[in-house]
Amino acid sequence: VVGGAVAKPNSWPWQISLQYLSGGSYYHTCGGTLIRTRWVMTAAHCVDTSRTWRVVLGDHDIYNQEGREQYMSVSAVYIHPNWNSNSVASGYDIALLRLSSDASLNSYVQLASLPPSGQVLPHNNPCYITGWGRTQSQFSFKYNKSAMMLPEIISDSFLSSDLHAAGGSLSAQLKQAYLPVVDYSTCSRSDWWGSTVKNTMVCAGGGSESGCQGDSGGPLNCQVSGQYVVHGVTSFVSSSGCNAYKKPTVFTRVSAYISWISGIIG
Ligand SMILES: CC(C)c1ccc(NC(=O)[C@@H]2CCCN2C(=O)[C@H](CCCC[NH3+])NC(=O)C(F)(F)F)cc1
Repeated sequence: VVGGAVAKPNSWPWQISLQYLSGGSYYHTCGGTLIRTRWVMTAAHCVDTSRTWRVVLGDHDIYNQEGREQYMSVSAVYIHPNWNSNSVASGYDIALLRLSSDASLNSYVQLASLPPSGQVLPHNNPCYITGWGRTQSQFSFKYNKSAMMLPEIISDSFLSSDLHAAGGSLSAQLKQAYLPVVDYSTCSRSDWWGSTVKNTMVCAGGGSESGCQGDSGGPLNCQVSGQYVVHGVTSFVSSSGCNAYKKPTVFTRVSAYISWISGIIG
C-alpha cells in the first residue's frame, strides 16, 4: 500500500497473509480474504505457480509473532477456469484456497461479507484497500554515460547496468488506504485504463494512494449501508508505478463471481 496508514491491529479480521515455503522459511507473497472457516479468496495470479502455501490468520506484523496468529495449511487451490496468466487484462483473476482445518473465529479472526451477485458500486463509494504490499513503487533508472558528464573513473559496467531498486519493501505491519470507487465509465476512458479494464473489475483510488506489489489477492473493503463488504480482490496496478496518475488500482469485482464461488464452496 502506497500512502495510507498502519491499520489498527486486527481491525480487518478477514485479511490473511498468503505465504510460500522456500529454503525452510515462509515468505509473504499476497493477501487474501477469509470467507468461510475453511475457505480463503485470493487472486489467481498469486497461486498460478505450484508451491507449498500457508495462510496466516489474525496477523498484524508479518515478521513478528504476537500470539493472535493462526497458521493454516492449504489442502486445495481452485483457480478460475478462465484465468489466463498471460493476460491479467482479461479478468478472472480470482482463486479459492481450501484450508486443511477450520479457522477458529474470534475478535482477531472473522469472516468477510461478500456482495450480492451483480452489485456494482457507484462512483466515489468509500472503500479501503488493506495489505502488507510495497509502500512505494519500484523504479528502474537507466544510466547513459555519454549523455551524462561523469568522471571517467566510474566504470562502464556500473553505468551500463540499470539501477533497479525495490522502491519500497513490504510493510511489516498491515496498512490501509482510502481508495474511493472510480466507476467503469471513468476508469475505461482512453487516458485512464482504456480497454484494459473490464466491467468484471472495480477501479479504486487514482490519486497518490494505491495498492502495490504484495497487496495482490487482498480485499477492497467497501462501506455499503454502514457495513464493510469485500467488493474487490486486488489484481493489478500500472507497470510504470503503483500510484501512477489516472491508473487507479484495479480489483477483480467479487459480485461478478458469486455464482462461481458458491459452486465451489457450496
Ligand atoms: C496492459 C495490461 C495487460 C497490464 C496491466 C498492468 C500490469 N502491471 C504489472 O505488471 C505490475 C508490475 C509488477 C506486477 N504488476 C501488477 O500489477 C501485479 C499483477 C501482475 C499480473 C501480471 N503478471 N499486481 C500488483 O502489483 C497488485 F497491485 F495487485 F498488487 C501489467 C500489464
